[in-house]
Amino acid sequence: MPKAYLGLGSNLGDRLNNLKQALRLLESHEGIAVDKVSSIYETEPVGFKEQDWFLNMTVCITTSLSPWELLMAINQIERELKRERILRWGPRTIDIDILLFDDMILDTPGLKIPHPEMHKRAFVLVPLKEIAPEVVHPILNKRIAELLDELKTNEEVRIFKS
Ligand SMILES: Nc1ncnc2c1ncn2[C@@H]1O[C@H](COP(=O)(O)OP(=O)(O)OP(=O)(O)O)[C@@H](O)[C@H]1O
Ligand SMILES: Nc1nc2c(c(=O)[nH]1)N=C(CO)CN2
Repeated sequence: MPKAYLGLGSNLGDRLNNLKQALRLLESHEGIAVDKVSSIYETEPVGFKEQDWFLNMTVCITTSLSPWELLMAINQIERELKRERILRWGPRTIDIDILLFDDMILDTPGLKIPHPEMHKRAFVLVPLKEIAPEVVHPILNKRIAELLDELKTNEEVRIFKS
């Protein structure tokens, strides 16, 4: 069955609880099994800076859903957690991105896989390296561990102690 990696982030409300709820909803969704979960990291906002710090994590799932069905499932979970989308790159109760889906490459207006920003973001690569250091980015042909080594940002990413 296909394996996919998801990135989860929250910087509004009870951030830890938002991540836990999202995990619970993913686990209980038909056609999705959560296999690996990274640690939770507290991360400096990237993009729009004037917002609270995020909690971020990544998960590995196996799924019988297609990438589009998975996106619909994720959108449904985001709605359920009442994500408020006010600003692009702005605060959100929960954001779930599809980072990788096997070694699939998709470039459609509604869905891009691998996620086009993933390799530029320490808040994605640090938790992803924890669960998938040897997984290869299908466009850049580099391992996640290598992408993180080559990343030149000074975004702060720290382990979150709850
Ligand atoms: N790999 C992907 N994972 C999740 N959504 C995606 C992906 N590729 C495209 N999208 C589309 O992006 C739309 C907008 O996403 P969203 O508002 O979460 O962007 P963002 O989180 O503000 O920014 P970013 O995508 O850079 O993290 C989603 O509704 C979805 O249709
Ligand atoms: N630290 C951090 N910064 C962000 C995040 C995020 O999840 N974590 N998500 C964004 C839009 O998807 C924009 N900026």
